[in-house]
Amino acid sequence: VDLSVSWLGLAMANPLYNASGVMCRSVAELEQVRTSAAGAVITKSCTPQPRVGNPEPRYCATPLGSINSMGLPNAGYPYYRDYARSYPYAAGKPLFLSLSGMTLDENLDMLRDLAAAELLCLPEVNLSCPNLPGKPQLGYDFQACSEALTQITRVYQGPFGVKLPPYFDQVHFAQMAAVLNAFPGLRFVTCINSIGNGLVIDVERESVVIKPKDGLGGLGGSYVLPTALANVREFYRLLPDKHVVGCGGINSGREAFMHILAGATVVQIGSCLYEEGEGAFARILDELSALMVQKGYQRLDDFRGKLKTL
Ligand SMILES: O=C(O)c1[nH]c(=O)[nH]c(=O)c1Cl
Repeated sequence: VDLSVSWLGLAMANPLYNASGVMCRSVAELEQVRTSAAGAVITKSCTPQPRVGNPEPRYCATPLGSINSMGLPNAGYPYYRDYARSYPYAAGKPLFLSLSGMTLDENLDMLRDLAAAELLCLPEVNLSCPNLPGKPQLGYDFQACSEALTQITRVYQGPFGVKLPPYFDQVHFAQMAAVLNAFPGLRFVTCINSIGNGLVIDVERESVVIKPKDGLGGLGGSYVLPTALANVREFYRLLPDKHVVGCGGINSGREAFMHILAGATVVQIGSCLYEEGEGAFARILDELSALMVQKGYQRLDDFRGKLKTL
């Protein structure tokens, strides 16, 4: 079967890569993804200056997924920009740069520099970090998103994308889509970021499992799959001129198939990659291929976006 994807002027051998935040904070980790079976690489969301992030424990895996309140620990924008400078694009795996400034100005500063650097990597602007105490998720403030995107498209004229939080209301889907459709330069949306502010409890210890925010953190893994699929399908319908990147709950070829059936062009893995390591890429791709063979599909376009309704 042919797992290749052609989008945004990029050619990918397969649709699978890491979700920002997982196996992507250091060059060593980024190289682990790049030299794995993954079809692309994305960096950890960064701020202009390095950040230590929240106190530990700040990540915990559970049988159904994960909870994290990392607090945006990262090596700082220059570190990732320099990686993007020396990145071997000709090897055929695109590089995405995730940006998550603490303020709009921080995002504009990073994007201004990125525009001037004329690199081949593509920005994914994070509108949805749920773990910065006192900071609301920009993605839930439609007016603020519209203003931010207006200024972003002024300083960055190239193709870019945004990482969205999950939405849970059809009016919110429509309102956010109306904001996003006003920006032709915005070429993709990544749905979804973790479901913010969940609480995991350890019965034996009668305690929360992560330190920040008295235990509140973003949920990932199987917990979020139906929400992720809903966001992929709704934005696939509402943003006809843009791509949707699926993220959330992909543990096997079956969930990757679901995301693409719902309309995803490419898909990212987070919790599963964190727990299993880079071997997850080859395993999931093999499972997806086997499923396609079983169903008689030759390529991803044979079923992408063709989820049936009743
Ligand atoms: O706490 C984090 O670093 C974090 N954790 C998430 O689950 N999503 C994000 O976008 C970020 Cl920035």
